[in-house]
Amino acid sequence: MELARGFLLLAFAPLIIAATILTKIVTRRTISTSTTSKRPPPPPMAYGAPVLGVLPALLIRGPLALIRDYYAEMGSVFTLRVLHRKVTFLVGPEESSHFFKGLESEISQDEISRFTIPTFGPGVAFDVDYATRKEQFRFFSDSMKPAKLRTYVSLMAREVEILYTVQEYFGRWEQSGVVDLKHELEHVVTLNACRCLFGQEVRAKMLGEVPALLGELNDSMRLVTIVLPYLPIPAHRRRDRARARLAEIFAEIVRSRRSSPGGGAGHDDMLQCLIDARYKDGRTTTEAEVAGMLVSALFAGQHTSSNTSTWTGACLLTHPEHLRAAVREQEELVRVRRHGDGDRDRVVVDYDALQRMGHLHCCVKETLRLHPPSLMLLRHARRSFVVRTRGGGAEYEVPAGHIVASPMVIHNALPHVYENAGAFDPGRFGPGREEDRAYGADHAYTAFGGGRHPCLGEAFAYMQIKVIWSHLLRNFELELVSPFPETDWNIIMPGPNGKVMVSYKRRKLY
Ligand code: HEM
Repeated sequence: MELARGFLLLAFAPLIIAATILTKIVTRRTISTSTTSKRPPPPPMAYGAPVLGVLPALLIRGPLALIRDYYAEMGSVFTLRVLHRKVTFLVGPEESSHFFKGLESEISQDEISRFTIPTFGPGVAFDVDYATRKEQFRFFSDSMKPAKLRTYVSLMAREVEILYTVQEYFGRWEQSGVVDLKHELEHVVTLNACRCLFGQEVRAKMLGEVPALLGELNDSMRLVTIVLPYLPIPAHRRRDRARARLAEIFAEIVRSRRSSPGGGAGHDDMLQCLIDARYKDGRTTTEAEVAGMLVSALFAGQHTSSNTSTWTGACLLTHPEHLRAAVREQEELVRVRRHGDGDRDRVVVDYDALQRMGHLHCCVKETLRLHPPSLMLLRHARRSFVVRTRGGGAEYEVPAGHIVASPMVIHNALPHVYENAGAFDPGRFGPGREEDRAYGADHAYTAFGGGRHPCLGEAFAYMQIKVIWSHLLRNFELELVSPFPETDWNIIMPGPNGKVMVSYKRRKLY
């Protein structure tokens, strides 16, 4: 990615230098344009350089610095021109109200998400109309109901807890050592996803092949993919081959379950929920739809969860007081059961125990506030709409056709919402403070989206991360031995940059 960015910079260097000089000269703001109409003016706009808009600055300074600077200069509602596109940024709960609550016919995900079609496959997500997509999201939601989550927790706990068999993941760690936590947690999250979402067939027989194919899909999601999703580059060709093979694998499992006595009843995974799902008109899901929904669920959940698991570790290991509190919580809360299997005791983490891990929960939530899963959420304005800034300070009309962006990383660190907003302070979400709720406006915390498109996997994600960290806190003394990771904001799903090296030593809390 860095290499690609380097080439891009090199290729555009002369143009960029000229354009940057021009930008200084011609950057203008159109705060109040109309004196004849009573309609509010459009948001202030940075035109940037001729033709390129703010692209040169974007490439040179990176997206986060660019957005922060324009926010500081232009306020909570502003538009940046990037080539021929106009992107309007809305910063803050009041300003983002329409972004989250607006009807799909007014502000939509469709136009800006079509690049995912070759990855998710035909017949699902952004390849279908909104009504069908809503039904498919209902299938997801059904597979995330508390009764199902209870089952998933026991499956996840099996993956990470059972230490006495060498096949299980953390069982492979030695008595002490140094690991790249990011790599380790990516692997655990994939195991969990394979088991809970795809089922025991994949977990038992295809743990080599399926994660490798998913890796190809992830790797194919380049910045160029957003603009030219079908460009015949090697990464896209590998994506198409991997996607076709995944479709074959899932289709075979669906056929086999459907033709078995009981139609697969008794399977405890999301795959079975999708097989059993019915559209409102009574039709069942097709094999291609089931495959597509599984791939899209994995896409929505895998990187987000593994990045958050790693960030949580990095934050805890650099804040000893919160680490100690999290360990104390484990001592107090986790039920210990003696299973008498061999000479080791097994600690069982269940759904109810996870619900009681309040401090760990706040740590994950606070981690996500500071290290959100993406730089911004995006929509397309199908109709113009009016935005009022906080306290009714100003009113703007965002024109139809604009891309609308909610920059999460700035939104979730606003000093008028969060006290000492740059600090890692999990207690801000604890009883008596709850700064996001206390603020008094919806959408003060958006790490899981909200409004019409809340994350459907939020509860699943918390459980998975808490199962992993509950296990690590109870069984290992850990220390971060590399510097606190930076974020690479230039990629679609930003995460900790580089390796996150952690030394561990086994211990037994119980
Ligand atoms: C820490 C982990 C996760 C984070 C931070 C996260 C965050 C988000 C965010 C911010 C959105 C809103 C996107 C938007 O408004 O454009 C979203 C949507 C979604 N998420 Fe998650 N997610 C996580 C894990 C998961 C998991 C594990 C699943 C499923 C297994 C999942 C499934 C979905 C789905 C299906 C949507 C689309 C909802 C819609 O568009 O109506 N997510 N997620």
